[in-house]
Amino acid sequence: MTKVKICGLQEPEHIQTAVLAGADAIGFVFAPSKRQISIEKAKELAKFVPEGVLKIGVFVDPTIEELEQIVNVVPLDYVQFHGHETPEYIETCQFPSIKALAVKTVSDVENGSKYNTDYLLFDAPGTDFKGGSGMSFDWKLLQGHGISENRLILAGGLNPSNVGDAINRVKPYMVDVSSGVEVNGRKSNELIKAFIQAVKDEERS
Ligand SMILES: O=C(O)c1ccccc1N[C@@H]1O[C@H](COP(=O)(O)O)[C@@H](O)[C@H]1O
Repeated sequence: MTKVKICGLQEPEHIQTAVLAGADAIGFVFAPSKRQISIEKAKELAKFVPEGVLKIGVFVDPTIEELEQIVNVVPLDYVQFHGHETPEYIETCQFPSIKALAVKTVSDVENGSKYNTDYLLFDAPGTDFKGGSGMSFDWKLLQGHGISENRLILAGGLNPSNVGDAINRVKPYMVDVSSGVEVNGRKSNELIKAFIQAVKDEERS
């Protein structure tokens, strides 16, 4: 089944809802964002994430020292990069990683081949911040560019109504959502459940 990451969680109840509904990964945002949390807060929230559910930290251009501290203290399973991190930087960081690429054109997708990373995440270009904008991009740009489906994470403007179609067209390894499971800027238990159910429904169809 397509894996699901629910990102930008800030409250224990939303983590519990996501875990009970079957989320495979929980995202904590350390990048500048309206969803940004401190290392102390992430450490507290991490206690609500059971073994077997991945904890993924979202960053924009962190120093290696910052990264090491956060990964070890929270602790995190993966680091997700949304900034200008170079292929060399990602090789140096030595943590399991996800490189996010903002897709405007085919060359943004092709750029992915430069990175020695565990997963490539394709997202819409951010607006105020480097991600989490709730905007989508043209999924057709992902077709025919040789990205292995088992390395591809799809993000950007996903929600319970469009995620089934997205899975059907792109066949990603994982889908990642933040804005699409929020109401008035706060995570919604109902939307988190609806999103995960929509992924399961698509698998059965
Ligand atoms: O969620 C954020 O606030 C965020 C901030 C900075 C960089 C990345 C961020 N989140 C990631 O953005 C995408 C798309 O989110 P959305 O569903 O369109 O809101 C996703 O990969 C989040 O992990």
